[in-house]
Amino acid sequence: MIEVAGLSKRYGEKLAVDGLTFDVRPGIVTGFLGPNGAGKSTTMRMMLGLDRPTAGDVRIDGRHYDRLTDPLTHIGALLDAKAVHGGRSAFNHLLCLAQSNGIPRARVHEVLDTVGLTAVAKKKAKGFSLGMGQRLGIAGALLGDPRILMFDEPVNGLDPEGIHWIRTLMKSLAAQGRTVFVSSHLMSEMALTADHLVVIGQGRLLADTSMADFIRENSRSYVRIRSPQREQLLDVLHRAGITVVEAGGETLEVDGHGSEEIGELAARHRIALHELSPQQASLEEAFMQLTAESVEYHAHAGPALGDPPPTAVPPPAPRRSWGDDWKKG
Ligand SMILES: Nc1ncnc2c1ncn2[C@@H]1O[C@H](COP(=O)(O)OP(=O)(O)OP(=O)(O)O)[C@@H](O)[C@H]1O
Repeated sequence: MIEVAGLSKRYGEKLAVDGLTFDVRPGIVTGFLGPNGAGKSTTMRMMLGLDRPTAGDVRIDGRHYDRLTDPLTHIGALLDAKAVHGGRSAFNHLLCLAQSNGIPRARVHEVLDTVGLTAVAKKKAKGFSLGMGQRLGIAGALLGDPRILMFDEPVNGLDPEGIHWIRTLMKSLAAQGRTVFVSSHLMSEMALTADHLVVIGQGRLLADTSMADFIRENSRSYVRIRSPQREQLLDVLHRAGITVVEAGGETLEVDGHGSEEIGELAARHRIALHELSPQQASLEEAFMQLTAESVEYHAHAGPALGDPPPTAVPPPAPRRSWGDDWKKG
C-alpha cells in the first residue's frame, strides 16, 4: 500500500505537484496518467525519497521511504532505465544493487531469467538497446521480491512481444497481492492493463477511480443505429420522445436510451435495422476529454491533406465529471 497525503512540490515559481492525496492499493494494477509535465515523475520520485516534498508526505506500507531497512525488499521501481553505469555488465549492475540491500546473489540469476536477459548478462549495459535497458530496469525493480512495484513508462522502447510480456507481468504481480503502480502514455496499453486509475493535471488530482467508471464518467456513450427506413424511424423515435442526433447517411445516434428499447420500438413498427450498436468511448478519448484544459504543451497542426472533413456529430453533452471543481477554479 502506498499512501500519498497532501503532497506538494515546488521548483521555484513552478508548483509541479499540488496537494495530491490518494492511496495505491494492493492486488490491482493502478495506472498513473497525466499529460506531459503533469507531475507524474516528480510524484514518483517523492514516493521513493529521491525528491523532498515541499508539503505533505508519502508512506510505503506505513513508513517513510528513508525509514525502510533494505528498501528494495519493500518497493522496487523502474524510473529511468538509463540510470545504469554503462561500463558495468547487466549481471554486475544487479549484483551491486543486491549486495547493498542484503539480497542473495542467486536472486540476480533469477531476475535476469525472468526478464529474458540471461544470454546477455555479461554484456556491458552501454551496448543495450532501449528495450533491453527497460528489461534491465525491470529486473532491478523485481530484485528484492518487493510487495510494492512502481514503473514509470515501462513499455517505452519495448517491441510488441515485450509490451505483451510486461502487461502479463504486471497483472501477475497484482494477482499475487502486490501493489503495482504504473505510468504510461500508451492509453490502449493502459486500458488493457490497469484496473484503477489515478489521473493528474498540472499537479492536481483529477480522478481516482476504477477504469470502467473513469470511461463512463468522462465520455459519451450512445447507441448507433442504421436503417434503410430512416425517415420512418426518426418519426417513431421523435413520437416516443427520444432525442436523435443525425450523423449522416443512414446513421442516427441516440444518447440516454438502451439498444434494447430502441430495437423493440423499431420492431413494433416493423422498421428494419441494419445496425444497432452501443458505443463506448476509449480510454484515450475519456482521458483527452478530462485533461483537455490541463494540457501544457499543444501542437498546432491543421488538417493534413486527405483528412476527412469534420463530422457533424455534436460534442458530448456536458456532464459533471471528475475535476470539474478544479476546472472552475
Ligand atoms: N528538477 C526540476 N526543476 C525544475 N522544474 C522541474 C524539475 N523537475 C520537474 N520540473 C517541472 O515540474 C513539472 C512536472 O514535471 P514531471 O516530469 O514530474 O511531469 P510528468 O508528468 O512526469 O511529465 P512527462 O509525462 O512529460 O514525463 C514540469 O513543468 C517540469 O518542467
